[in-house]
Amino acid sequence: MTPTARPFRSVLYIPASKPRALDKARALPVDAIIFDLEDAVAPEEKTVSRDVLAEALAAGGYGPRFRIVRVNGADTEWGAGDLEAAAAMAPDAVLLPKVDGPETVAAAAARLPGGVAIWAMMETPAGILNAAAIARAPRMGGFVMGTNDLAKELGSRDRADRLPLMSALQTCLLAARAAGIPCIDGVYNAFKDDEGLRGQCAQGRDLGMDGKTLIHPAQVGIANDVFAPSEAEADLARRQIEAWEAAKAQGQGVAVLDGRIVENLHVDTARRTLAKLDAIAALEG
Ligand SMILES: CC(C)(COP(=O)(O)OP(=O)(O)OC[C@H]1O[C@@H](n2cnc3c(N)ncnc32)[C@H](O)[C@@H]1OP(=O)(O)O)[C@@H](O)C(=O)NCCC(=O)NCCSC(=O)C[C@H](O)C(=O)O
Ligand SMILES: [Mg+2]
Repeated sequence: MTPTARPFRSVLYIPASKPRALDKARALPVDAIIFDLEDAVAPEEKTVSRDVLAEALAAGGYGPRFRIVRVNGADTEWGAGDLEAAAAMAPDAVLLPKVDGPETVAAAAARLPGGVAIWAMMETPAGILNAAAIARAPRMGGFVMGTNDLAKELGSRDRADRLPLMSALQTCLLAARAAGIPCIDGVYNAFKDDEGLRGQCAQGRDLGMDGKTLIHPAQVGIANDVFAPSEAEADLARRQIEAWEAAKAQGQGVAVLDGRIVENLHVDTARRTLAKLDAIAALEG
């Protein structure tokens, strides 16, 4: 399976308890928004936040941005009510926190309208070990890495190279790719540290992540930049396709460009790069 065509470079969390932030997001150049009813909302604000969010989504104005509602877990006092409220909001997807296995997804699917995709927070040790089954669960639309919860569960240290999280990130990416769904990297907590964010975005992009979850508008530009194909990548893609077409016209299956072979699999990647650029252009209108 291959990376997905729809851009998910920047996926911004917005606490559903913050009307000003909900409004601001209508003008932010993000590919997707996670409207959060879970960890960003204090217990005493949980119920009223559902109404605030329902009102914001009903008012609309989010344009082509992919709208995801993150609910509280089914094992909490707010889980069932959140799911019912989210179903009525008709978002593009509902994001389930702390998914341990495919049965959690099935239970939510039974309570959500068919047109709403289900996404999973991958942030528990059991969830990571069951990643392949979760990715293949009916209606599963995408993975979001919950690196804060995962680090908490593992008891790992916060390292710049994210070594303690690497096997989990890659396991989820493998599972997502095998199922043909997007996998979005976890948040970078130091929201004023642009250089650190850029480094972590680049690491996620190198791994194959589709984009990064973000917590502040100031992080959007960097994620959009790093997760979009660069000019150099686009130029190489065009030249690879050209070289391969020319070789093919002469009955050859392999071309040589800049001293490297170009085979049909490289051409697939090149076409995907250009398709991603087209999709970004379409999204940015
Ligand atoms: C991190 C923040 C608490 C910072 O808030 P604040 O100090 O108020 O920021 P600013 O004053 O710089 O805000 C400037 C303007 O930007 C708007 N704003 C701020 N954040 C957002 C946002 N996320 N989306 C949209 N707009 C936002 C402010 O309203 C200001 O607007 P204006 O007044 O018009 O100028 C805050 O950014 C924040 O709460 N961020 C979200 C935190 C969050 O969602 N956390 C939960 C998700 S992370 C997680 O759970 C990961 C996962 O589960 C895991 O386990 O890893
Ligand atoms: Mg979490």
